[in-house]
Amino acid sequence: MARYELVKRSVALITLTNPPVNALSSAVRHGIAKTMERALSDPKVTAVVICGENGRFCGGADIREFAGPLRGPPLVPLLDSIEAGEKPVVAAIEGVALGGGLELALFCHYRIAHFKARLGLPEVTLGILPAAGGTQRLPRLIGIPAALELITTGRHVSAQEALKLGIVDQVTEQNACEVAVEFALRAVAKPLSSRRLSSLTTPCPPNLDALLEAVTMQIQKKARGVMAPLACVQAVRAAATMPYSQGIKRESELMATLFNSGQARALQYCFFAERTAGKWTLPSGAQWNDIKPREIRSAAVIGLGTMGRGIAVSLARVGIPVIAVESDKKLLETGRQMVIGMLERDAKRRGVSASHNLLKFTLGLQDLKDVDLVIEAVFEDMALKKSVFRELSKVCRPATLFCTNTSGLDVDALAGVTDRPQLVIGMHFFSPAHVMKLLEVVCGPRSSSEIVATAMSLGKRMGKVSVAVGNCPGFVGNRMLKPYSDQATFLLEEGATPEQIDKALEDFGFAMGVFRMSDLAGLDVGWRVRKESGLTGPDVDPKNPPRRRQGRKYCPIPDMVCEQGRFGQKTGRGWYMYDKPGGTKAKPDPLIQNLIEMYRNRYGIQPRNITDQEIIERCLFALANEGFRILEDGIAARPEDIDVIYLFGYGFPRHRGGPMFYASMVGLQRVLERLEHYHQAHPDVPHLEPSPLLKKLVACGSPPVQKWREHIKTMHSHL
Ligand SMILES: CC/C=C/CC(=O)SCCNC(=O)CCNC(=O)[C@H](O)C(C)(C)COP(=O)(O)OP(=O)(O)OC[C@H]1O[C@@H](n2cnc3c(N)ncnc32)[C@H](O)[C@@H]1OP(=O)(O)O
Repeated sequence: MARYELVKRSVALITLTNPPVNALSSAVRHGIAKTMERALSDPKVTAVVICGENGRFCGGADIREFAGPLRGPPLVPLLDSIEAGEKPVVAAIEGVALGGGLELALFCHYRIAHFKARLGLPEVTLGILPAAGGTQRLPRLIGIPAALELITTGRHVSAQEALKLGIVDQVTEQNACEVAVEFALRAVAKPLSSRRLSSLTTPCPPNLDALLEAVTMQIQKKARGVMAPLACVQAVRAAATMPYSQGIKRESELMATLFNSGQARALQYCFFAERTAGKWTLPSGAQWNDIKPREIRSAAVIGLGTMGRGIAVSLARVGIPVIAVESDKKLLETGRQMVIGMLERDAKRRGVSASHNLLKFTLGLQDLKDVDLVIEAVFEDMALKKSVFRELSKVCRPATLFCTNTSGLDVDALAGVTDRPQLVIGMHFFSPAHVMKLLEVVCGPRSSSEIVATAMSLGKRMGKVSVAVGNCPGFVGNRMLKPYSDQATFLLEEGATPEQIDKALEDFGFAMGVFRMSDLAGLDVGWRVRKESGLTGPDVDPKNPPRRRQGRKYCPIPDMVCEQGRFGQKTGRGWYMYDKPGGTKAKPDPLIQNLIEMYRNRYGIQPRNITDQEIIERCLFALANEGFRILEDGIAARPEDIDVIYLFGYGFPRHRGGPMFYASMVGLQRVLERLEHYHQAHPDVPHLEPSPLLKKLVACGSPPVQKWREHIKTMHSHL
């Protein structure tokens, strides 16, 4: 786990060998202890270089080991011996030095980085803090403001920025290990006292308290209820106000509180869930690591509305030539200007030049005859989409892959009108498509493994977190959204206000409550879907009892809001009022309150006091309950996939892990009991009836989320 060699006759070269990222597992820590002891005690050795195998220095602690008891030597005393030694130790940083990896480098006397290396202390993203001296040593090296920013955000920096900040001593374009060996030889005769960070005083800004206060407020505003960044601020304060030995003690006390917290478990779960989600499997046995994706050299996007524009930008900025199609000249010109503007702003932000030359705009589908892949992003209307796909079958070469960006329509029905159903798949982007990281790859029953592999790989190339899901109305994300938002509107009827519900959800950690999110997305979209599915509008059978549709409870308040032309932010009015159409600052609107009161009076509903706990339980347990049904139906393969969809597509708070992980943290037994309770009170709301899978898991002793799959795998799969 750590290889020892003598190079240049007097330099001990210690190589960490734990692929793929040389994480500091207990075996690696043992390896470092043994090899360092050998280097420090061998009189032939005058200097030491530490590097990592396969061009990666070290990705930090082995996160998998966090779930069990600590084994192997603790890192800090081990690293103390490195720093205290009289032989210069140089870290040769290639690839990454992250978390414990950077902390290891900070115990070395010198650091050489390859120009492509990335460095950082991302512990905060895992719900912990850099507790191998990172919070005490980095401020001593680069000062409080810069260290505070890096430690509280977990941001990675490039080698060049690390040099500017003073984290590394040299950046090289050559082999960092060879450069470090030469550097170590030159350092042999030099005094080491100033290189021992623990002996330095932290350079302190005069306005320390104000700075820490400002950062604390910023964190509380941005990451409501998240513990780790606040603990990081306290640890950095200790670096500024305490001697090193006491600071280290404070660091470890703060770490102890964080380490066993539910937030740390949730964030570490998210880290692995995100990586698991890319590993798709189909019922045929085909899977992510044995099917070769097709190379996509050109693409087309049909429809330059909000979604189409974002998709075109996402493709062009990763170097894929795009032909963008619109149906009339005016729309094409507007789309063209918008796409170019977006591409330019994006390029400016990333400090690169905009790839205009990759874009072509046209009115004719016949221009798509040679493209490798088409993404249809026209209006959400089945008849229109079918006609587009029929046309495409006529003009495109037989090998062209067809994708639809529908947010919930039947992908297989679209495949059925083409001459190549096996080459049709859903690529459901989220708005704005060039910003949002989630991509649902919707596999129809006839989608070939090759097109699944290609869509997943294209998603990755575009920087998306792609999740393969099955084909059903709303797929995973939007299907689950329905019971969640239905509960919110039922709560309105019963006595809550939009702002009360939103506040409860935002206090829970959502970026936006359900009503503010609907205002942002546009209320007319859901209204149109409800009209098309016969839930509202002139086609509704007048014999329907009020507040019931299709045999279940129905709340028409969202329709009443739309009937007044209130479509959300874009019209300046929705569940809230805004200062102007397109405005973003939401204010409660007395007209909405009146509308709800009139509605309650009409139906004789006596409003009652609703607690935040009821809001959270009804909205989130209904959400997770639908997740269990989705798992039963085989629409998602794993609970991790559902959680990743909610984290990246719906603003679910990461420190809660996602709806399925949250349910497991609350306790499946408790979720079941509360659903039973609410279902008894609302028997006409089927979404509150506990799903069979939830009952089954409770009957099996509520296994941890990672084990649910064992209880699902015999079930039918649509993936
Ligand atoms: C000992 C003192 C305590 C210190 C605290 C810490 O150090 S906490 C850990 C801090 N480090 C991190 O947060 C880094 C986490 N890793 C990454 O950000 C990325 O993996 C990477 C290093 C930037 C590499 O990214 P890349 O996209 O190239 O690969 P993947 O992310 O797909 O990872 C490949 C596989 O490696 C697993 N893995 C990565 N890092 C760790 C880790 N620190 N511990 C355990 N496992 C790790 C990852 O899960 C992938 O595994 P697969 O099985 O292949 O999915």
